[in-house]
Amino acid sequence: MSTTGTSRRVAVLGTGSWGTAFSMILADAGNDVTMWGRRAEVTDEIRRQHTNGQYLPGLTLSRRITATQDVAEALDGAQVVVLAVPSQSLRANLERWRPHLPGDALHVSLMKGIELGTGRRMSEVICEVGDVDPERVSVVTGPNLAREIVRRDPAASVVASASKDTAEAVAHACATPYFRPYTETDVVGCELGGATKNVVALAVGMAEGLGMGDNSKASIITRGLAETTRLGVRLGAKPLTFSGLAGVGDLIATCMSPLSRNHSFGVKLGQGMTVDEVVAETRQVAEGVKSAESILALAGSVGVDMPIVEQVAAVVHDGRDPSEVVTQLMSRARKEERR
Ligand SMILES: NC(=O)C1=CN([C@@H]2O[C@H](COP(=O)(O)OP(=O)(O)OC[C@H]3O[C@@H](n4cnc5c(N)ncnc54)[C@H](OP(=O)(O)O)[C@@H]3O)[C@@H](O)[C@H]2O)C=CC1
Ligand SMILES: O=C(CO)COP(=O)(O)O
Repeated sequence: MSTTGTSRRVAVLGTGSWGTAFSMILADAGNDVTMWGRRAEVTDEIRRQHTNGQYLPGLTLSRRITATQDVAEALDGAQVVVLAVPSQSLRANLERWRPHLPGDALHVSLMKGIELGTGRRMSEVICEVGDVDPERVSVVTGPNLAREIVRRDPAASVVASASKDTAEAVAHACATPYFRPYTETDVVGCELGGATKNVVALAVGMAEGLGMGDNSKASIITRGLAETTRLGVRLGAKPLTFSGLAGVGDLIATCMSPLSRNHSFGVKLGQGMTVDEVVAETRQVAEGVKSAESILALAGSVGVDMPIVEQVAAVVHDGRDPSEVVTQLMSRARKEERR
């Protein structure tokens, strides 16, 4: 694999699907990567066998990638710190990691969620808890299903940062012949797009599980985009961000793909399983389950109506039957499409 950038020392915190796939990208782009994971069986396997069989079976990792359970070792000398743990665990982890975070490093969020209780985006949690300058933080988001990325199928993504230089530096560090990062300064829009599409994917999955066809799914995706844009614009995002990779692009990938954990989770709910049953069966994170509640609260706090998110929250948190969701959505007062 050809390299495209100057070699950097990168720490990737999180050894799940996306942390591992993104480490592959970084190594292919010529960087040296140390991953941190909380379980020795995973870090030992990455370090010794160059595989991560639990998350990405069949993938052989570059010798440029190593792994450790010691976060101080992972962060020592890191020029770029990539955060790839479940959104709701970020704050507690950062509190532990803070003493070891290199002050001059660029910080990159791969996470797509909104924090419960605070309504914070992940970049906000990084700045607040990690005491990181917002100009040194970026988010990478877009239609990037890990299991397709590790096949090195071509995909595009967005690197968003308040600082154009930071976005450009991170994009440079992760550009490969199969991974094409675009840069953006609308961090709010990119993070809201990434978090909310997970909730919309749950709704689309439920429709599929209930036996509905493509008209139903396309309607949910499009109206999901409308309510995501409404919230984003109210919070200061640029409307056009939602027609880009972080909006429409990620909605299409996540809502239509059987490889999406959120989509699959929704299908199982639509087929009649309970949330607890699906959680017990699924070992990986489906961020939309918790973000439904945090996004709904965030929208409520700024007076934005999000009917699809509201119905998903009613299913995953209050046990509403998914079939009732459709009736609720279809019986709402009619209105102009763009209001
Ligand atoms: N997978 C994908 O295709 C993509 C995912 N994302 C986003 O990336 C983020 C990470 O997702 P992904 O890697 O897929 O998730 P996975 O479920 O595949 O992996 C989660 C990782 O986080 C670790 N972890 C779980 N709970 C904790 C905790 N409390 N403290 C510390 N570490 C923990 C897991 O460790 P252990 O193995 O020990 O449980 C594992 O290494 C999510 O926000 C997701 O939305 C974004 C784009 C694509
Ligand atoms: O964010 C993703 C693709 O862009 C991954 O989606 P899931 O978490 O639903 O698998």
